[in-house]
Amino acid sequence: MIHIFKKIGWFIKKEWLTYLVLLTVLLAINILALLPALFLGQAIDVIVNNELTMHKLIFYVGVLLLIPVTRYLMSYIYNYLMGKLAQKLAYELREKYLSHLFEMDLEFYEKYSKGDLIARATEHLENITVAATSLLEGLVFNVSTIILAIGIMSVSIHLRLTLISVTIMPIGLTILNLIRQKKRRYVKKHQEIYSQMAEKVLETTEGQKTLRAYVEEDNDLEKTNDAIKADIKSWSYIVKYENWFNPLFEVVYGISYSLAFVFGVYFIINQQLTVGLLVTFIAYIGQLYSPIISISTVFTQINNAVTSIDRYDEIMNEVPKVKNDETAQNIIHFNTITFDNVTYKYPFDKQPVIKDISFSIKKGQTIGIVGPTGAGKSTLIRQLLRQFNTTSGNIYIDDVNIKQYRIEDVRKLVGYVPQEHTLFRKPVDKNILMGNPMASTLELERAILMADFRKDINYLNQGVHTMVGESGMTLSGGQKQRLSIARALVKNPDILILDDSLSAVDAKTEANILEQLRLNRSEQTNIIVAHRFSAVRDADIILVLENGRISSKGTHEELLREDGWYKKQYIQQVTMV
Ligand SMILES: Nc1ncnc2c1ncn2[C@@H]1O[C@H](COP(=O)(O)OP(=O)(O)OP(=O)(O)O)[C@@H](O)[C@H]1O
Repeated sequence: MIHIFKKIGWFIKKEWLTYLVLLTVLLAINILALLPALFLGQAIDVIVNNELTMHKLIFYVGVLLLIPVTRYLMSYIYNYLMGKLAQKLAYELREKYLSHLFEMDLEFYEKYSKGDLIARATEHLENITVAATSLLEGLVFNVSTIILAIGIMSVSIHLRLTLISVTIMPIGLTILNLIRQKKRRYVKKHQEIYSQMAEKVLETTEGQKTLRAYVEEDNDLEKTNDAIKADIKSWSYIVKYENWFNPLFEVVYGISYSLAFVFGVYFIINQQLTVGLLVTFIAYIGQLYSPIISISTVFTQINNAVTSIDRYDEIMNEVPKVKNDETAQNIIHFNTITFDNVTYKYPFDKQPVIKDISFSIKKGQTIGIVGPTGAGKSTLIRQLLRQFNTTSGNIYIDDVNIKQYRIEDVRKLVGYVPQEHTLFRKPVDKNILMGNPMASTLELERAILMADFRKDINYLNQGVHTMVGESGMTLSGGQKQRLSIARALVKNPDILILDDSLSAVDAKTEANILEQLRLNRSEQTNIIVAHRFSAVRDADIILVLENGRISSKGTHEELLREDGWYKKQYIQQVTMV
């Protein structure tokens, strides 16, 4: 529990006034909850002793009516304030979590699956919020009810009767405690299985088109069902465990009632207790039941929250390897970028993917990168986005190590069109403007024209305002590519990277886009990764990448004079046409 308070201490400190008001209201509700039994006992004794007058009757009826009404109002205030507090905490935790996710580098996303990250942002944060808010009610309300009730029972009613009937309750509590400890292990396991299920459901939803194309629905459904079944199984195990052991407390409680009744009657016979006081006493035993059970629920919530906090912390404690130096410099434009013996190995791979890469890019140049599939072309150009740190070697921008520049500034230099196009559930124009939300209508139109996307927009039912579904459901492969190119171009970046981004367009469209780049970006740098040589043949320099190394570089004509991979592939492509 201290663990939880430590973790959300910052929130309690910030909201201390609301917590104080809640605490006061809670104690008032508590006292009001105990008063009816007290007045009822007194009223019974008044009746038994034949002392009932009209005045007393009105008083007792009035008090017994007034108490629930006041309690209702207090509970309303409490629930309202608590609801607000819970929403605020959930919002702040999620905001911190999401901001942290934005700070993380790609290595982090290699380590954690989407489903896992979603589960941590939903179920786990929910657990923490519930614990942080209901802990107050659960502990303060229930513990004070127990203390007040036992206090009144032993001081104002009968000490020995209290000792006889209430001391059995710690046995019940110990039983609940043991159950709780064992359950914690199952809860942890369940949370892991839940994350796996979330991941599987996500994969199935995202992969619908491919699954259908390969008639894999049944197979996948079976796997998804297995994941769901595993989740339900681990959850039902917890429920079964609770069902077996929780009723044990009822037995203990039954014994407590019987003891109170038997010994209460004995004390009445011996004139040590009145009937009214025994009624109050037994009512208080009844009132003790719910707080004791609730305390165990609170402990369950604490359990869940502790595991959830651990899982939340695991993410929040991750530190990105790619981050700004304290002395990071700004950069707005560049003249030369130099790769100096750059080697890169993916975090969970054994071998480097690109090895000893050295070359220079000058402002205004167009660079082509070609090579067999899997040679490391994408990995090489992504180094310019500062997504990872090089394993060895360095990249310099105007003779300063890229690591010494602000990451955001370096990324602002680049307009990157990746192989996979991420489109958002927004209209076409908003999707493009994500590249530069401040762009004018003219700049937007220019980007659309340069990407040769205008002709398609005319066919979309609402033009640039046509909604694009998740993952670009309403657009063709080539249209998605060109929307992504327009997104990069609207940024008017110093460096445009097209990572195999012309693969889904016809030869005419490819030629149009390349012509537009030549006309409009002669002062800026273009890096074109391609399998089709027509996309790179006019580049100032073409790098041939084989097995992660630059095997050759030069202009199209120079490379054709060599007897290497480029020439062989080029001849093959030309003869195939
Ligand atoms: N995130 C990753 N983690 C581990 N290995 C990766 C990762 N991404 C790519 N690789 C591996 O790195 C190698 C180079 O991949 P890369 O995508 O850079 O090649 P490429 O030349 O662009 O290929 P293609 O022409 O098919 O797009 C491949 O063997 C690939 O399996």
